[in-house]
Amino acid sequence: MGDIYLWLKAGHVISVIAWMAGIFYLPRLFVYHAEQRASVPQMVPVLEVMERRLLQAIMTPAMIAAWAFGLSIIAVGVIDWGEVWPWVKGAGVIAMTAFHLWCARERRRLADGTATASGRRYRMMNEVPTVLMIVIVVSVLVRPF
Ligand code: HEM
Repeated sequence: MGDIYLWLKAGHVISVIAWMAGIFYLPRLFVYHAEQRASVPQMVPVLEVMERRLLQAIMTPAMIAAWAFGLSIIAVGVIDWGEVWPWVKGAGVIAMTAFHLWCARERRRLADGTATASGRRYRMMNEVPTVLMIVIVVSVLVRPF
Protein backbone atom coordinates (compact mmCIF):
# COMPACT_ATOMS: atom_id res chain seq x y z
CA MET A 1 0.00 0.00 0.00
CA GLY A 2 2.88 2.37 0.81
CA ASP A 3 4.09 2.15 -2.79
CA ILE A 4 0.75 2.93 -4.44
CA TYR A 5 0.20 5.81 -2.00
CA LEU A 6 3.52 7.39 -3.06
CA TRP A 7 2.77 6.92 -6.80
CA LEU A 8 -0.65 8.50 -6.33
CA LYS A 9 0.93 11.44 -4.49
CA ALA A 10 3.51 11.88 -7.27
CA GLY A 11 0.71 11.89 -9.88
CA HIS A 12 -1.23 14.35 -7.71
CA VAL A 13 1.66 16.82 -7.36
CA ILE A 14 2.53 16.60 -11.10
CA SER A 15 -1.06 17.35 -12.16
CA VAL A 16 -1.43 20.10 -9.55
CA ILE A 17 1.72 21.80 -10.94
CA ALA A 18 0.28 21.75 -14.49
CA TRP A 19 -3.11 23.01 -13.26
CA MET A 20 -1.55 25.85 -11.22
CA ALA A 21 0.79 26.90 -14.06
CA GLY A 22 -2.28 27.53 -16.21
CA ILE A 23 -4.47 29.04 -13.53
CA PHE A 24 -1.77 31.63 -12.70
CA TYR A 25 -1.27 32.58 -16.36
CA LEU A 26 -4.78 32.58 -17.88
CA PRO A 27 -6.02 35.71 -16.00
CA ARG A 28 -2.84 37.50 -17.23
CA LEU A 29 -3.94 36.75 -20.78
CA PHE A 30 -7.39 38.14 -19.86
CA VAL A 31 -5.66 41.39 -18.70
CA TYR A 32 -3.93 41.78 -22.10
CA HIS A 33 -7.17 40.84 -23.87
CA ALA A 34 -9.24 43.45 -21.99
CA GLU A 35 -6.59 46.18 -22.26
CA GLN A 36 -5.40 45.66 -25.86
CA ARG A 37 -8.82 44.93 -27.42
CA ALA A 38 -9.26 48.53 -28.60
CA SER A 39 -5.65 49.61 -29.24
CA VAL A 40 -4.20 46.44 -30.82
CA PRO A 41 -7.20 44.55 -32.29
CA GLN A 42 -5.00 42.22 -34.35
CA MET A 43 -3.85 40.67 -31.02
CA VAL A 44 -7.37 39.51 -30.18
CA PRO A 45 -7.55 36.33 -32.34
CA VAL A 46 -4.08 35.29 -31.13
CA LEU A 47 -5.10 35.78 -27.49
CA GLU A 48 -8.32 33.84 -28.07
CA VAL A 49 -6.40 30.81 -29.39
CA MET A 50 -3.88 31.02 -26.51
CA GLU A 51 -6.67 31.24 -23.92
CA ARG A 52 -8.69 28.38 -25.42
CA ARG A 53 -5.70 26.03 -25.72
CA LEU A 54 -4.38 26.83 -22.26
CA LEU A 55 -7.78 26.12 -20.71
CA GLN A 56 -8.91 23.14 -22.77
CA ALA A 57 -5.60 21.37 -23.52
CA ILE A 58 -3.80 21.95 -20.21
CA MET A 59 -5.83 23.32 -17.31
CA THR A 60 -9.03 21.26 -17.52
CA PRO A 61 -7.29 17.86 -18.06
CA ALA A 62 -4.79 18.75 -15.29
CA MET A 63 -7.62 19.71 -12.91
CA ILE A 64 -9.44 16.42 -13.62
CA ALA A 65 -6.20 14.49 -13.02
CA ALA A 66 -5.52 16.40 -9.76
CA TRP A 67 -9.05 15.52 -8.53
CA ALA A 68 -8.72 11.87 -9.65
CA PHE A 69 -5.34 11.39 -7.93
CA GLY A 70 -6.46 13.32 -4.81
CA LEU A 71 -9.68 11.28 -4.45
CA SER A 72 -7.71 8.05 -5.04
CA ILE A 73 -5.37 8.99 -2.17
CA ILE A 74 -8.46 9.50 0.01
CA ALA A 75 -9.79 6.10 -1.12
CA VAL A 76 -6.55 4.45 0.01
CA GLY A 77 -7.77 5.58 3.44
CA VAL A 78 -4.97 7.52 5.07
CA ILE A 79 -6.75 10.77 5.97
CA ASP A 80 -7.83 11.43 9.58
CA TRP A 81 -11.09 13.32 9.10
CA GLY A 82 -11.14 14.12 12.83
CA GLU A 83 -8.44 16.74 12.16
CA VAL A 84 -9.21 20.22 10.84
CA TRP A 85 -6.62 20.49 8.03
CA PRO A 86 -8.36 18.13 5.54
CA TRP A 87 -11.49 20.31 5.74
CA VAL A 88 -9.51 23.53 5.24
CA LYS A 89 -7.69 21.97 2.29
CA GLY A 90 -11.01 20.70 0.89
CA ALA A 91 -12.56 24.17 1.12
CA GLY A 92 -9.50 25.66 -0.62
CA VAL A 93 -9.67 23.07 -3.39
CA ILE A 94 -13.40 23.65 -3.96
CA ALA A 95 -12.73 27.41 -4.14
CA MET A 96 -9.87 26.77 -6.62
CA THR A 97 -12.25 24.69 -8.76
CA ALA A 98 -14.84 27.50 -8.63
CA PHE A 99 -12.11 29.93 -9.78
CA HIS A 100 -11.32 27.57 -12.68
CA LEU A 101 -15.02 27.62 -13.69
CA TRP A 102 -15.02 31.44 -13.47
CA CYS A 103 -11.98 31.48 -15.81
CA ALA A 104 -13.83 29.20 -18.27
CA ARG A 105 -16.87 31.50 -18.21
CA GLU A 106 -14.75 34.64 -18.74
CA ARG A 107 -12.90 32.97 -21.62
CA ARG A 108 -16.23 32.29 -23.36
CA ARG A 109 -17.40 35.86 -22.71
CA LEU A 110 -14.16 37.35 -24.07
CA ALA A 111 -14.44 35.15 -27.16
CA ASP A 112 -18.05 36.10 -27.93
CA GLY A 113 -17.52 39.78 -27.06
CA THR A 114 -19.83 39.90 -24.02
CA ALA A 115 -17.13 40.26 -21.32
CA THR A 116 -17.54 43.46 -19.29
CA ALA A 117 -14.67 43.13 -16.76
CA SER A 118 -11.79 45.64 -16.97
CA GLY A 119 -8.08 44.79 -17.09
CA ARG A 120 -7.86 46.01 -13.48
CA ARG A 121 -10.53 43.53 -12.36
CA TYR A 122 -8.73 40.64 -14.08
CA ARG A 123 -5.50 41.79 -12.40
CA MET A 124 -7.18 41.63 -9.00
CA MET A 125 -8.76 38.23 -9.72
CA ASN A 126 -5.27 37.01 -10.63
CA GLU A 127 -4.37 37.18 -6.89
CA VAL A 128 -7.16 34.77 -5.86
CA PRO A 129 -5.46 31.49 -6.92
CA THR A 130 -2.20 32.61 -5.24
CA VAL A 131 -3.93 33.07 -1.88
CA LEU A 132 -5.82 29.77 -2.26
CA MET A 133 -2.63 27.90 -3.21
CA ILE A 134 -0.88 29.19 -0.05
CA VAL A 135 -3.85 28.13 2.14
CA ILE A 136 -3.97 24.66 0.49
CA VAL A 137 -0.23 23.92 0.65
CA VAL A 138 0.17 25.17 4.26
CA SER A 139 -2.90 23.22 5.41
CA VAL A 140 -1.68 19.93 3.87
CA LEU A 141 2.06 20.21 4.64
CA VAL A 142 2.36 22.31 7.85
CA ARG A 143 -1.05 21.22 9.23
CA PRO A 144 -1.20 24.11 11.74
CA PHE A 145 -4.77 23.17 12.70
C1 HEM B 1 -8.31 18.73 -6.84
C2 HEM B 1 -8.70 18.24 -5.67
C3 HEM B 1 -7.69 17.78 -4.65
C4 HEM B 1 -7.83 16.69 -3.85
C5 HEM B 1 -9.04 15.74 -3.81
C6 HEM B 1 -6.63 16.58 -3.05
C7 HEM B 1 -6.36 15.60 -2.11
C8 HEM B 1 -5.12 15.37 -1.53
C9 HEM B 1 -4.80 14.29 -0.63
C10 HEM B 1 -5.80 13.24 -0.14
C11 HEM B 1 -3.49 14.40 -0.28
C12 HEM B 1 -2.69 13.46 0.65
C13 HEM B 1 -2.56 14.06 2.00
C14 HEM B 1 -1.67 13.19 2.87
O1 HEM B 1 -1.95 12.00 2.94
O2 HEM B 1 -0.69 13.69 3.38
C15 HEM B 1 -2.97 15.55 -0.98
C16 HEM B 1 -1.66 15.98 -0.88
C17 HEM B 1 -1.21 17.18 -1.37
N1 HEM B 1 -1.92 18.07 -2.15
FE1 HEM B 1 -3.84 17.82 -2.80
N2 HEM B 1 -5.79 17.62 -3.38
C18 HEM B 1 -6.41 18.39 -4.34
C19 HEM B 1 -5.89 19.54 -4.92
C20 HEM B 1 -4.69 20.14 -4.57
C21 HEM B 1 -4.25 21.45 -4.99
C22 HEM B 1 -5.06 22.40 -5.86
C23 HEM B 1 -3.00 21.64 -4.46
C24 HEM B 1 -2.07 22.83 -4.56
C25 HEM B 1 -2.43 24.03 -4.94
C26 HEM B 1 -2.66 20.47 -3.73
C27 HEM B 1 -1.46 20.29 -3.07
C28 HEM B 1 -1.12 19.17 -2.38
C29 HEM B 1 0.16 18.97 -1.73
C30 HEM B 1 1.33 19.94 -1.73
C31 HEM B 1 0.11 17.72 -1.11
C32 HEM B 1 1.19 17.06 -0.25
C33 HEM B 1 2.06 16.14 -1.02
C34 HEM B 1 3.07 15.53 -0.06
O3 HEM B 1 2.69 15.02 1.00
O4 HEM B 1 4.26 15.59 -0.36
N3 HEM B 1 -3.71 19.57 -3.80
N4 HEM B 1 -3.97 16.13 -1.71
